[in-house]
Amino acid sequence: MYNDTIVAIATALGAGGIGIVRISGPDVRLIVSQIFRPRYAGTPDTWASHTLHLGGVIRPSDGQVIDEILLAWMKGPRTYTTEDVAEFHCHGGSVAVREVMALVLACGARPAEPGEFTRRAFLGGRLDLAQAEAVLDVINAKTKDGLAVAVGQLRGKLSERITALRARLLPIMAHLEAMIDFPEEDLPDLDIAQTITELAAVRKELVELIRRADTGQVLREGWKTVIAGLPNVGKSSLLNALLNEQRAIVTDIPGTTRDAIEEFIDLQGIPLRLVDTAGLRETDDPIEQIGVEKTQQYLANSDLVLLVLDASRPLLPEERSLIESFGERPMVVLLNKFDLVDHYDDEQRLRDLVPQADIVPLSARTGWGLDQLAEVLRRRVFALNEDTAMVERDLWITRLRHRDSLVKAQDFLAQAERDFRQGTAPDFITIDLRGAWEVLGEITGETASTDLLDQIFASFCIGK
Ligand SMILES: Nc1nc2c(c(=O)[nH]1)N(C=O)[C@@H](CNc1ccc(C(=O)N[C@@H](CCC(=O)O)C(=O)O)cc1)CN2
Ligand SMILES: Nc1nc2c(ncn2[C@@H]2O[C@H](COP(=O)(O)OP(=O)(O)OP(=O)(O)O)[C@@H](O)[C@H]2O)c(=O)[nH]1
Ligand SMILES: [Mg+2]
Repeated sequence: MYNDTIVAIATALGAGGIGIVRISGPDVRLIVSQIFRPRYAGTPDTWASHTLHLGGVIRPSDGQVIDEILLAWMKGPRTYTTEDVAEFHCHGGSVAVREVMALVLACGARPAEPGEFTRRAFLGGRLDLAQAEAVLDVINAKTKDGLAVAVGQLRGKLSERITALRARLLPIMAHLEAMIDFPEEDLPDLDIAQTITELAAVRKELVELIRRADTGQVLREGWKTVIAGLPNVGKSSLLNALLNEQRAIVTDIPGTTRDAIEEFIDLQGIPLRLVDTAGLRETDDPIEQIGVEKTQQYLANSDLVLLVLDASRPLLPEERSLIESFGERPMVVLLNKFDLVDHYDDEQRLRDLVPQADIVPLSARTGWGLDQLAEVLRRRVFALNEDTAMVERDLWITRLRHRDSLVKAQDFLAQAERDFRQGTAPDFITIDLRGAWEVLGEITGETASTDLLDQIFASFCIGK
């Protein structure tokens, strides 16, 4: 428990129906009784927990009524933070909430740090670390699938699985440690074959979760998708067509786009972080050169390249070498301007050049072919999992942090399996099993350091 009371504006500032100031900590009762005058009877000491009270927020110095509000009273420990919590539900707009916040500060509360309410929920044992991270993912969810995955984790889906996997390691660890601690005792022998089978089974579950982590990350963050190609092939037109808005300037002058333009889109449920880039070419224009360098940087960091070609002309040598420079990276080749032609002669040459790519004919001008593009992307995102209805049902690893821990755990277990096979001494095997146990515990936060917690909660918004 903390000895200070924190306060934050919990809603976005600006026009809106309601604005909420939330406080949590030991002085909540005191603060409420100092600045809130209920229309009807009672005080925090007589109200039932989780009740709403109409009343005025009063400035104690001059008795001025700041706003007429609903006060939500929640009595610890059965609250979000596990402490006493009150929420001042003010009228929306920024002045009333700011005034109420100032009054609360004057009563001795201090401004909450980013994520501090959720951090208190974690430290109070109401949420584990994976659930706390999921709170952030719910807020930042990009699509309804992303939301479903985040809410699943908030409700403990990931945590339950990790806890269950750890629990399976426990009896093996206990047995080994008993052998180490009491070598003289007549302990029942560990069934080596059965232990190896069990470890392999646990490891298989880890591998399966890791395998789908790429999809999970796309669900959470969107797919970093770079639209690239030579100048004037219709990259910006494609961005505009996908966004359904004239976002980027389109002209028939090659070299129109200089700066990269990044936009998030929900393309029929597929979260894309789309980047329109400057067309790639040798140029003497210093501004365009910078643009081309930027394009290269975006390409280097992309998850997927949408390579745009002009279908109304043959594949150019520059395009050939461009494609070759992309190597094996995931790519969809778009034959744009298909409204001008009825076939494309170089399709076979393209297929030989980039066997991993999908090739989609389309027209950014008319919108023809965009549905097929969406279909191709959907198939790629869920390449690992054909049935997209699985999203809500299944567990997805959506964070690199979780993936890293799983990879480490699976390495430890693989080592333990090898050791068992080779008859290595229990003292050594137990180190690997402990390692697996600990790195899995980092996911749920049982074994997380203060630094890690600082790092995670720093990425939260204030008031959460
Ligand atoms: N006004 C408001 N809306 C909100 C939140 C909030 O804090 N305030 N939340 C904040 O993120 C989310 C809801 N999450 C919450 C989770 C637990 C408790 C809570 O008080 N839990 C207690 C008591 C439950 C009960 O008695 O019914 C508990 O679980 O013990 C409150 C909100 C979204 N909406
Ligand atoms: N007929 C036809 N014209 C198109 C299509 N897509 C784009 N164009 C035209 O092609 C020209 C170039 O389009 P942009 O979208 O600016 O091309 P870009 O690839 O972004 O060009 P840079 O920014 O210079 O690299 C414009 O005149 C567009 O109207 C299409 O599908 N069909
Ligand atoms: Mg452009």
